[in-house]
Amino acid sequence: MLVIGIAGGTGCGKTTVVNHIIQELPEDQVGVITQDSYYKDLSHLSFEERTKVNFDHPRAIDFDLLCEHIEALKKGGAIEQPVYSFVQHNRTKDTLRTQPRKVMIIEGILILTNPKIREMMDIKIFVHTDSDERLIRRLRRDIIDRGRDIEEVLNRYQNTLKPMHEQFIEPTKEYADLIIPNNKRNTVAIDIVRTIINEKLL
Ligand SMILES: Nc1ncnc2c1ncn2[C@@H]1O[C@H](COP(=O)(O)OP(=O)(O)O)[C@@H](O)[C@H]1O
Ligand SMILES: Nc1ccn([C@@H]2O[C@H](COP(=O)(O)O)[C@@H](O)[C@H]2O)c(=O)n1
Repeated sequence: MLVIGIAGGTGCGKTTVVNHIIQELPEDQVGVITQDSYYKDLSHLSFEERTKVNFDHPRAIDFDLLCEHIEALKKGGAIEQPVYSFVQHNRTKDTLRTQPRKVMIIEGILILTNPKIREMMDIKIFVHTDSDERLIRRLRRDIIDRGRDIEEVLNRYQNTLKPMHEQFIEPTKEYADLIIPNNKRNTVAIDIVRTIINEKLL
Protein backbone atom coordinates (compact mmCIF):
# COMPACT_ATOMS: atom_id res chain seq x y z
CA MET A 1 0.00 0.00 0.00
CA LEU A 2 1.23 3.49 -0.89
CA VAL A 3 0.31 6.00 1.83
CA ILE A 4 0.25 9.66 0.77
CA GLY A 5 -0.18 12.41 3.37
CA ILE A 6 -1.53 15.80 2.31
CA ALA A 7 -1.22 18.59 4.88
CA GLY A 8 -1.50 22.38 4.83
CA GLY A 9 -3.34 25.16 6.63
CA THR A 10 -7.10 25.47 6.66
CA GLY A 11 -8.51 26.61 3.32
CA CYS A 12 -5.27 25.89 1.43
CA GLY A 13 -7.24 23.51 -0.78
CA LYS A 14 -6.34 20.04 0.56
CA THR A 15 -9.80 18.55 0.00
CA THR A 16 -10.03 20.13 -3.44
CA VAL A 17 -6.56 18.87 -4.41
CA VAL A 18 -7.45 15.35 -3.19
CA ASN A 19 -10.70 15.39 -5.17
CA HIS A 20 -8.86 16.45 -8.33
CA ILE A 21 -6.16 13.81 -7.78
CA ILE A 22 -8.64 10.95 -7.39
CA GLN A 23 -10.80 12.04 -10.34
CA GLU A 24 -10.15 9.67 -13.20
CA LEU A 25 -8.31 7.20 -10.94
CA PRO A 26 -9.98 3.81 -10.46
CA GLU A 27 -12.32 4.12 -7.45
CA ASP A 28 -11.54 0.62 -6.18
CA GLN A 29 -7.80 1.32 -5.99
CA VAL A 30 -7.57 4.66 -4.19
CA GLY A 31 -9.04 5.56 -0.79
CA VAL A 32 -9.17 8.72 1.32
CA ILE A 33 -9.02 9.28 5.06
CA THR A 34 -9.66 12.75 6.40
CA GLN A 35 -8.20 13.96 9.68
CA ASP A 36 -11.44 15.84 10.39
CA SER A 37 -13.12 12.45 10.99
CA TYR A 38 -10.76 11.95 13.92
CA TYR A 39 -11.65 15.00 16.02
CA LYS A 40 -12.10 13.63 19.54
CA ASP A 41 -15.59 12.71 20.63
CA LEU A 42 -16.92 15.69 22.64
CA SER A 43 -20.33 14.28 23.59
CA HIS A 44 -19.56 14.94 27.26
CA LEU A 45 -19.58 18.73 26.54
CA SER A 46 -22.60 20.94 25.83
CA PHE A 47 -22.91 22.53 22.38
CA GLU A 48 -21.93 25.88 23.94
CA GLU A 49 -18.80 24.35 25.47
CA ARG A 50 -17.90 22.64 22.18
CA THR A 51 -17.98 25.96 20.30
CA LYS A 52 -15.12 27.15 22.55
CA VAL A 53 -12.79 24.20 21.85
CA ASN A 54 -9.46 24.87 20.13
CA PHE A 55 -9.80 22.65 17.07
CA ASP A 56 -6.44 23.68 15.64
CA HIS A 57 -4.31 22.15 18.42
CA PRO A 58 -2.93 18.60 17.91
CA ARG A 59 -4.57 17.49 21.17
CA ALA A 60 -7.99 17.95 19.52
CA ILE A 61 -7.25 14.95 17.30
CA ASP A 62 -7.60 11.30 18.30
CA PHE A 63 -4.24 10.34 16.77
CA ASP A 64 -4.31 6.94 18.53
CA LEU A 65 -7.44 5.95 16.63
CA LEU A 66 -6.08 7.38 13.38
CA CYS A 67 -2.83 5.37 13.81
CA GLU A 68 -4.80 2.24 14.65
CA HIS A 69 -6.90 2.69 11.51
CA ILE A 70 -3.94 3.25 9.19
CA GLU A 71 -2.23 0.18 10.67
CA ALA A 72 -5.38 -1.90 10.14
CA LEU A 73 -5.68 -0.76 6.51
CA LYS A 74 -2.02 -1.54 5.89
CA LYS A 75 -2.68 -5.06 7.18
CA GLY A 76 -5.56 -5.41 4.70
CA GLY A 77 -8.49 -4.85 7.08
CA ALA A 78 -11.44 -2.48 6.65
CA ILE A 79 -12.09 0.30 9.19
CA GLU A 80 -15.10 2.26 10.40
CA GLN A 81 -14.05 5.87 9.75
CA PRO A 82 -15.97 8.24 12.07
CA VAL A 83 -18.15 10.88 10.40
CA TYR A 84 -17.76 14.43 11.74
CA SER A 85 -20.31 17.25 11.93
CA PHE A 86 -18.89 20.79 11.72
CA VAL A 87 -22.36 22.09 12.55
CA GLN A 88 -22.55 20.09 15.80
CA HIS A 89 -18.79 20.37 16.54
CA ASN A 90 -18.83 16.65 17.21
CA ARG A 91 -18.62 13.17 15.76
CA THR A 92 -21.93 11.83 14.54
CA LYS A 93 -23.15 8.35 15.36
CA ASP A 94 -22.44 7.30 11.75
CA THR A 95 -19.28 5.70 10.47
CA LEU A 96 -18.01 5.18 6.96
CA ARG A 97 -16.78 1.68 6.18
CA THR A 98 -13.43 2.27 4.50
CA GLN A 99 -11.75 -0.57 2.63
CA PRO A 100 -7.98 -0.85 2.20
CA ARG A 101 -6.81 0.31 -1.23
CA LYS A 102 -3.54 0.10 -3.11
CA VAL A 103 -3.18 3.85 -2.53
CA MET A 104 -4.50 5.57 0.62
CA ILE A 105 -4.50 9.37 0.87
CA ILE A 106 -4.63 10.93 4.35
CA GLU A 107 -5.40 14.63 4.45
CA GLY A 108 -5.58 17.15 7.27
CA ILE A 109 -4.07 20.27 8.80
CA LEU A 110 -2.19 18.44 11.57
CA ILE A 111 -1.31 15.04 10.11
CA LEU A 112 2.40 15.84 9.76
CA THR A 113 2.70 16.88 13.42
CA ASN A 114 2.48 13.26 14.59
CA PRO A 115 5.78 11.31 14.27
CA LYS A 116 4.09 7.88 14.19
CA ILE A 117 1.80 8.94 11.35
CA ARG A 118 4.67 10.56 9.46
CA GLU A 119 6.52 7.22 9.71
CA MET A 120 3.61 5.43 8.05
CA MET A 121 3.62 7.76 5.03
CA ASP A 122 5.50 7.03 1.83
CA ILE A 123 5.00 10.50 0.37
CA LYS A 124 4.38 13.67 2.37
CA ILE A 125 2.85 16.66 0.60
CA PHE A 126 2.24 20.17 1.95
CA VAL A 127 -0.20 22.39 0.09
CA HIS A 128 0.84 26.04 0.42
CA THR A 129 -1.58 28.93 0.02
CA ASP A 130 -1.00 32.44 1.37
CA SER A 131 -2.79 33.13 4.65
CA ASP A 132 -4.97 35.98 3.31
CA GLU A 133 -6.23 33.74 0.51
CA ARG A 134 -6.86 30.91 3.00
CA LEU A 135 -8.86 33.19 5.27
CA ILE A 136 -11.00 34.39 2.34
CA ARG A 137 -11.67 30.79 1.26
CA ARG A 138 -12.38 29.70 4.83
CA LEU A 139 -14.87 32.53 5.36
CA ARG A 140 -16.80 31.65 2.22
CA ARG A 141 -16.72 27.89 2.84
CA ASP A 142 -17.60 27.97 6.55
CA ILE A 143 -20.52 30.34 6.02
CA ILE A 144 -21.90 28.33 3.09
CA ASP A 145 -21.06 24.76 4.16
CA ARG A 146 -20.32 24.67 7.87
CA GLY A 147 -23.12 26.74 9.42
CA ARG A 148 -20.89 29.61 10.62
CA ASP A 149 -21.15 33.39 10.47
CA ILE A 150 -18.49 36.01 9.80
CA GLU A 151 -17.93 36.74 13.53
CA GLU A 152 -17.39 33.06 14.34
CA VAL A 153 -14.82 32.59 11.58
CA LEU A 154 -12.91 35.78 12.35
CA ASN A 155 -12.87 35.21 16.13
CA ARG A 156 -11.65 31.64 15.70
CA TYR A 157 -9.05 32.82 13.20
CA GLN A 158 -7.62 35.43 15.57
CA ASN A 159 -7.87 33.50 18.83
CA THR A 160 -6.78 29.98 17.95
CA LEU A 161 -6.41 29.26 14.24
CA LYS A 162 -3.67 31.74 13.37
CA PRO A 163 -1.46 31.08 16.44
CA MET A 164 -1.89 27.31 16.10
CA HIS A 165 -1.08 27.49 12.39
CA GLU A 166 2.15 29.32 13.16
CA GLN A 167 3.09 27.04 16.07
CA PHE A 168 2.12 23.61 14.73
CA ILE A 169 1.16 23.53 11.06
CA GLU A 170 3.56 25.78 9.16
CA PRO A 171 6.66 24.11 10.76
CA THR A 172 5.57 20.71 9.34
CA LYS A 173 6.31 22.01 5.85
CA GLU A 174 9.84 20.94 6.68
CA TYR A 175 8.78 17.27 6.60
CA ALA A 176 7.23 17.53 3.13
CA ASP A 177 8.70 15.72 0.15
CA LEU A 178 6.67 17.95 -2.13
CA ILE A 179 5.18 21.44 -1.63
CA ILE A 180 2.27 22.32 -3.89
CA PRO A 181 1.70 26.06 -4.40
CA ASN A 182 -2.07 26.49 -4.53
CA ASN A 183 -2.87 30.21 -4.61
CA LYS A 184 -4.26 29.36 -8.03
CA ARG A 185 -5.44 25.98 -9.21
CA ASN A 186 -2.29 23.95 -9.84
CA THR A 187 -3.08 21.36 -12.50
CA VAL A 188 0.59 20.57 -13.16
CA ALA A 189 1.19 19.49 -9.55
CA ILE A 190 -2.01 17.45 -9.54
CA ASP A 191 -0.92 15.68 -12.75
CA ILE A 192 2.48 14.88 -11.19
CA VAL A 193 0.89 13.28 -8.10
CA ARG A 194 -1.54 11.38 -10.34
CA THR A 195 1.38 10.07 -12.40
CA ILE A 196 3.12 8.81 -9.25
CA ILE A 197 -0.09 7.06 -8.19
CA ASN A 198 -0.64 5.56 -11.65
CA GLU A 199 2.86 4.07 -11.58
CA LYS A 200 2.00 2.35 -8.30
CA LEU A 201 -1.22 1.02 -9.79
CA LEU A 202 0.44 -0.53 -12.87
N1 LIG B 1 -6.85 26.77 -6.07
C1 LIG B 1 -8.00 27.28 -5.61
N2 LIG B 1 -8.46 28.47 -6.08
C2 LIG B 1 -9.60 29.00 -5.60
N3 LIG B 1 -10.39 28.43 -4.65
C3 LIG B 1 -9.99 27.25 -4.16
C4 LIG B 1 -8.78 26.60 -4.60
N4 LIG B 1 -8.64 25.45 -3.92
C5 LIG B 1 -9.72 25.37 -3.09
N5 LIG B 1 -10.53 26.44 -3.24
C6 LIG B 1 -11.77 26.72 -2.51
O1 LIG B 1 -11.41 27.08 -1.18
C7 LIG B 1 -12.28 26.51 -0.23
C8 LIG B 1 -11.46 25.68 0.74
O2 LIG B 1 -10.91 24.61 0.02
P1 LIG B 1 -10.75 23.18 0.69
O3 LIG B 1 -10.30 22.23 -0.37
O4 LIG B 1 -11.96 22.83 1.48
O5 LIG B 1 -9.53 23.48 1.69
P2 LIG B 1 -8.96 22.65 2.92
O6 LIG B 1 -9.44 21.23 2.75
O7 LIG B 1 -7.49 22.77 2.80
O8 LIG B 1 -9.48 23.32 4.14
C9 LIG B 1 -13.30 25.69 -1.02
O9 LIG B 1 -14.48 26.45 -1.13
C10 LIG B 1 -12.66 25.47 -2.37
O10 LIG B 1 -13.59 25.41 -3.41
N1 LIG C 1 -15.90 21.75 15.07
C1 LIG C 1 -14.90 22.22 14.32
C2 LIG C 1 -13.80 21.46 14.00
C3 LIG C 1 -12.81 22.01 13.22
N2 LIG C 1 -12.93 23.27 12.78
C4 LIG C 1 -11.89 23.86 11.94
O1 LIG C 1 -11.62 23.02 10.83
C5 LIG C 1 -10.33 23.32 10.34
C6 LIG C 1 -9.72 22.08 9.73
O2 LIG C 1 -10.44 21.63 8.62
P1 LIG C 1 -10.07 22.10 7.12
O3 LIG C 1 -11.04 21.31 6.28
O4 LIG C 1 -10.28 23.57 7.03
O5 LIG C 1 -8.65 21.70 6.89
C7 LIG C 1 -9.52 23.81 11.52
O6 LIG C 1 -8.86 24.99 11.16
C8 LIG C 1 -10.57 24.07 12.62
O7 LIG C 1 -10.51 25.39 13.10
C9 LIG C 1 -14.01 24.04 13.10
O8 LIG C 1 -14.13 25.21 12.69
N3 LIG C 1 -15.00 23.48 13.87
